[in-house]
Amino acid sequence: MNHPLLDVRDLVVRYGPVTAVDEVSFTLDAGETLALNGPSGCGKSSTALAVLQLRRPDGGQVRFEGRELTTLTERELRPLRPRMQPVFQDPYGSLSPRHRIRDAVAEPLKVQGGWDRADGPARVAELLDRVGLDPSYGDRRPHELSGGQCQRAGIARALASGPRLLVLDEPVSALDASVRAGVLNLLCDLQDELGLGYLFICHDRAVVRHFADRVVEMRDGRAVRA
Ligand SMILES: Nc1ncnc2c1ncn2[C@@H]1O[C@H](COP(=O)(O)OP(=O)(O)OP(=O)(O)O)[C@@H](O)[C@H]1O
Repeated sequence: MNHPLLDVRDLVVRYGPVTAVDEVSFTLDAGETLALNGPSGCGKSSTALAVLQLRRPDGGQVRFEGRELTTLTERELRPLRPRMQPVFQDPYGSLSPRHRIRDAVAEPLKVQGGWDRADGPARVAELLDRVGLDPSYGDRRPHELSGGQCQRAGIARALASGPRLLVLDEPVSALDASVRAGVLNLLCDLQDELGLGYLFICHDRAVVRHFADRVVEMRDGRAVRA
């Protein structure tokens, strides 16, 4: 059956009396980048969290690979979670400061039972290489990497799960301008190679114009233009 990778209908997220996301709808195909753009507080991150079911929505539907997620239990969601991975703004915040990069990248493989003592380390090295990090960086801890290198390591960790969808929440906003283009180019290459769908949250219009295939503009929790 032919369905979009992600089909979001009438999504609602409330925090007490605040309606952060107010009946937002959009679709995203495999291999496509859809940007959520808009000013601070318009509901972009709340939309991202609700799509990932990290914050259960208060209304609407989120259909991922044809399956409605909002009615699934945590247990039913567990096998789907590796297929939709977040990459957050703070590259250091998404990796444990105590763990070496190679362990952070290996963890999703181990959790999913895809770890093989013989091949596992080579798979980690391959993932690091794929994101432009020399595999020797696997010995380091996050604080021993630059922001850009750390974001690349976070992307390698996300890829280790075998995702179809990456939810990129301001993935380059915390990075120096000089390293932003490198990380965005990496994301473009990975999308071409793996056919990933990207839900790309970004407040920077210039970046959005360059990177996204389509844009949903948000204001006060609503999609004002799709
Ligand atoms: N955990 C929370 N508790 C209460 N209100 C929240 C919470 N998270 C977000 N909000 C409110 O929901 C609204 C939307 O916030 P959200 O973070 O989704 O917007 P955003 O567009 O991602 O903003 P930013 O670009 O600043 O991250 C805002 O009014 C915000 O204050």
